[in-house]
Amino acid sequence: MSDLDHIRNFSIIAHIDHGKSTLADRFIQHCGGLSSREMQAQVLDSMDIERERGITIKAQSVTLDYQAKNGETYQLNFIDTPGHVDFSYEVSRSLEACEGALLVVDAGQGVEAQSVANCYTAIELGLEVLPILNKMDLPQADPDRVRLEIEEIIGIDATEACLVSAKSGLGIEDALEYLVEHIPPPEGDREAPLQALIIDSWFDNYLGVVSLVRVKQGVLTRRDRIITKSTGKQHQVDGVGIFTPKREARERLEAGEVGYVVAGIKDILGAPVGDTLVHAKTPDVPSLPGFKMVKPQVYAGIFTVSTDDYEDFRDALGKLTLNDASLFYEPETSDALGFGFRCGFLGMLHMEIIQERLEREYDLDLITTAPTVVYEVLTKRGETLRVDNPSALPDMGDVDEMREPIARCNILVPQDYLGNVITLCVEKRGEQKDMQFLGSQVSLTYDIPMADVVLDFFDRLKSVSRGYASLDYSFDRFETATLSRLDVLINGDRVDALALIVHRDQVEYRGRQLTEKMKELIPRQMFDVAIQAAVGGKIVARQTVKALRKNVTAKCYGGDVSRKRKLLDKQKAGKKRMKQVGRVEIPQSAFLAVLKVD
Ligand SMILES: Nc1nc2c(ncn2[C@@H]2O[C@H](COP(=O)(O)OP(=O)(O)OP(=O)(O)O)[C@@H](O)[C@H]2O)c(=O)[nH]1
Repeated sequence: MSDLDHIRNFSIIAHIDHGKSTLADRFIQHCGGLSSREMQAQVLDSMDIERERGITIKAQSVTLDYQAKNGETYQLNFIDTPGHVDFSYEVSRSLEACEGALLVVDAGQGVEAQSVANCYTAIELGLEVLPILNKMDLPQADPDRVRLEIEEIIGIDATEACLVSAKSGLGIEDALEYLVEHIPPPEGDREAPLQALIIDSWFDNYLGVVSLVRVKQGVLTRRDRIITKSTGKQHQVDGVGIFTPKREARERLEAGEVGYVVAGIKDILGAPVGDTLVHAKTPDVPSLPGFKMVKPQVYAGIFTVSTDDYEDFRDALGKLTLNDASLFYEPETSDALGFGFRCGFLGMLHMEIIQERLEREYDLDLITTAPTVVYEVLTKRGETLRVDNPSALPDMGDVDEMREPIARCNILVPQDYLGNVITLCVEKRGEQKDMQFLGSQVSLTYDIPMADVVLDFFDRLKSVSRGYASLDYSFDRFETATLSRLDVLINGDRVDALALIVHRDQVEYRGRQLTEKMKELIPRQMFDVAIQAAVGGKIVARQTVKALRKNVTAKCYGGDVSRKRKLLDKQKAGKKRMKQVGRVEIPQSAFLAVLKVD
């Protein structure tokens, strides 16, 4: 075990694609954590979905032994952080366990809004932030410009920034030297009673709950009896260790170190993220300040296609919430879709990832309803309600006032695209709060209704700026708005799962768009299907899907059997994601039609 002076705990702050994972892999390789064959696959992004999407979602850690030029060996504990705007809360959890952070910036792209926000979090937590300019092998690398940007936009000294190429390996050793020299070692009394912070917990089918912890003081040893502060429950420690990045058992973890604990915790709520572990013999040691709880910004109903899967679905959600403290769920019943759960997510990407994990890892077929933000409703009786489900909106006659959430958005954009971005913000009902020219970039601050931000703002921003603009946003306040519930009727029946909350002046326009889109998505059936959009009792738009009696295979007149089978299979696969509503089969895509209208 290393003494405190020889430990460095750090995170890497980087915008998506600036090369954080590649750099981490280089560090692992340099310190001999894995053979080059094992390195072939990028090790840090271990979940399948992460690898496919190329983004880091979950925080993970690696402990490395680094032989420095001064002859000493240092224990480097690297805690990985995600880069997408939906996941900034995970960044702050990882940062709490570190004394320093490397700010990795693509030397061709320059500083992006998300990194700025995460840097401020790191600085607020008292971390030493060291700038590193990556992708120096590329011809468009412009270190002087990017250094200036770091100083002007973030406000930290970048004259000594390391120049590296995580791809070619250039400057990797210098970067390691730089971090050993500038990041302070952890503090913590190893003689004091145990106090350890849970940075992350996840469920492992063989071990039960595994927690990643930072020992703040004292020592955690195998066979210790420990208490989880929030639940007060006692557990026996079955094992402790580190990730190298392979899991490696150790006898003990001491103050200043980061590693895993397995304590036979079977109940998935037994080791919540942000909680404190103490020894059973010193139960009065206080809890460490936990992480600030994040509130989900987007809610949607999720239902199983087959009612038989409901129990499996509930268990799967239970397991996912342990790995993901930001996922919220509670039972929901829908007339149209049956029993399911109302789930809360950080943003749209988070929602897509959860849905994909549920389907892939737990083999469930699901129907998701259109996502919505949380509204505040003041009733005539003086109550304030939080409404995260359009069908739960009280009767308009009982409503005194409705309030919608407003997000404070910070956007960084190169001057060339400023006009496009401002046009987009205005279109999204944004209100400009600030504009500053910083080097070749412009920093914009807008207040925009959260509903517009979470749905497609990020994608639109990327497309109007050719990918150069970046965004960071957070909930700011609730503001009075004139809102209505837009209902959808299929053959005269109101389908609760299709209802939306929209601005009153957009009701007709949205109703028209939605019914047109649904008409394309609902397959023809044996009878006419009427699709109507209504507010209160008033129909604002109507479309009809004409009846059809044709057999899908009719068009492959005779001939090729395999082609016919393919068509039938395709039809069957399409069926799986259908939900029978009354007599009409509605595909998953129709429930999300609202997202596709622009
Ligand atoms: N030319 C060049 N490409 C690099 C360098 N470092 C990383 N890349 C490439 O940049 C892309 C993104 O790198 P990642 O390491 O996955 O980026 P990341 O920041 O970890 O992204 P997230 O995991 O999504 O946060 C990959 O295609 C890398 O191969 C570099 O030094 N030079």
